[in-house]
Parts: sequence; structure tokens; C-alpha cells
Amino acid sequence: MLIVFNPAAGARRRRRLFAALDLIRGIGQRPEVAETSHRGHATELARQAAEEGVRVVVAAGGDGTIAEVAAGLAGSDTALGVLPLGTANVLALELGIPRAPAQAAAVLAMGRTALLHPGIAQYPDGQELLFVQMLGAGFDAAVVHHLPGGLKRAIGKGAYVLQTMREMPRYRFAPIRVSIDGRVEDVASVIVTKGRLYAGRFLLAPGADPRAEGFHVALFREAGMLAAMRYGAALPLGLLPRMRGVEILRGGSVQLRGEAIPAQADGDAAGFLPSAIAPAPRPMRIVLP
Ligand SMILES: Nc1ncnc2c1ncn2[C@@H]1O[C@H](COP(=O)(O)OP(=O)(O)OP(=O)(O)O)[C@@H](O)[C@H]1O
Repeated sequence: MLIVFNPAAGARRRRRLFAALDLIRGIGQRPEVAETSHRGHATELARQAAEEGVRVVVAAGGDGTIAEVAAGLAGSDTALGVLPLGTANVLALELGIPRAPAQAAAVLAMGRTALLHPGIAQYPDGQELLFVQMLGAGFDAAVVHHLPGGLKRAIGKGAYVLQTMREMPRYRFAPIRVSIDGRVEDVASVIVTKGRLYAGRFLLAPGADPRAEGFHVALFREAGMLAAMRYGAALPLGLLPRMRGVEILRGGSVQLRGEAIPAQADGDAAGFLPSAIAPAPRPMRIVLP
């Protein structure tokens, strides 16, 4: 087992990593630990471990680190493990992976796996980006693009709330053209999701499951600050999927087009549209409770 640790959020994360390591070592396993030193590093480390035939590579970090490790493991037989040390940890919440380090470590030690079906976003320059949870374009991606890293480290999840407030009056809400298996929709924002949760434990797409094939596509038809405020208020109440102007469709391949529209994947900035989203060529294994 290799544990890929993102130290970016500081000492608290490291303590939680050590707590997990204590348990894993306590039952006689000797995992290696590799620390990431830059963005994308987790993918390189995971790819190398998969080539060497390592059985499980654990992403010790948040959803961004999980996506990077998953990208490195794609196409291999190495399973993805998760030690949730991030800010929101949406995938861990989604799949019932415990946040407490000792409990998460116990899950890893058990080694029970399930199939995970990631998505891949393709850009016109040939770049491909794998995501395990979601790809959003429009307002929520603008929030992610402009989120100051320091603010997130200082106040955690509150940074997203603050940045959302800042973004509301200035985001342009330029139209996005979404094609879902050929059906065309023009919307203000869109989230192509594998999972049912968003921004923590808030309901976005009832019935979605990263262990299932296909995507749920949440369309936000209404533009402007008032609509963004309504959607933002509905999210923590679990009412977002039922709001006026919100529609959730299912599909297997999704194309997103628009002028200078930002995108985010698994909570990290993911360039600008256009982007074509399809299932990863092969599902992968993930260690689950
Ligand atoms: N050493 C590093 N220095 C700076 N950034 C890093 C480093 N290692 C990894 N990163 C980047 O930090 C990003 C965010 O990390 P991660 O997802 O683990 O935490 P998070 O954003 O706090 O959690 P969540 O996504 O659950 O909110 C990753 O996508 C990764 O690219």
C-alpha cells in the first residue's frame, strides 16, 4: 500500500495522517508514504505505483487529491483508497468512508473494494481530466477559480460561502450550451455529477451514485444574482433539486460550450469551456466500508 499525502493544508492534516498510520501499522501492515510537492504530483506518484504493481494507493487529502490519484491509477488494476483529510470530502461522505482517521484506516485495512465509474473531460487542446465526483461549469466554477488558497486554509468551508457572496454581483452568467446525448439545452450554469452530494453533505442529484455508470446533469436555467441567491439558500436545506429553474437529466455523454466559461472538477479549477464529458474507458476499484 502507498499513501499519497497532500500536506498543503498544514499540521492538522499531518496529525490525522499519523493517527491513521498508527492503526494500519498496529495491524502489521507497512504502507509507504509519499508527500505531494505540487499540483498534479499525486497523479505522477500514483501512476508510478500502479506500474510497479502496488495493490492499493491511498489518497490522503481532499477531493482534489482523490481525483489526482484516481487519474494516475486509471486503466490499472491498482485500487484507490481514501483517507479523508480535505475541506469538504464530498466523495467520502457520498460513499460512507469515515472521516475519523482510525476508522478510515480500519476500512483500508479490511480492503473490501467496489467499482467506481469516473468521468473524463476532454478539451480542444487534447488535454484530458479525470473526475470522480463532478464537473461544474458557470457560477460554481467561477467561485472555485477565484477562491484565494489562503482563505481556504484559514477558514475552511466558510471560504466557499464568502467567495460565493463576492461572486454573485459580478459573475456575468453568460449562456452555456449543454448537449446531453444529443439533447440541447441553454442554461446559466451546469453541474455534471457522478454523485448525489455537493459541497459537503448537501443534496444535489437524488439517485446518483459514483458506483453507477452515466451522469446526472443538473441544469440551472435562471441567470443572475437573485437566482444564484435562491439556489445558494436552497442547497443547505436540501431543496436545490426541487427549485424552479433546476432540472436534473441523466446521460452518458455531455458536451458543454460557452464563451470564456470557467469549469471546475472535483472542487479544483479545471480550465474553460468547451469540454466534452464521457465515462472513463474503464471503471476502477475503490476501497470502501
Ligand atoms: N504540496 C502541494 N502544494 C500545493 N498544492 C498542492 C500540493 N499537493 C497537492 N496540491 C493541490 O491541492 C489541491 C487541493 O487539495 P485537496 O483536494 O487535497 O484538499 P482540499 O481542497 O482542502 O479538499 P476538498 O477538495 O475536499 O475541499 C489538490 O488538487 C492538489 O492539486
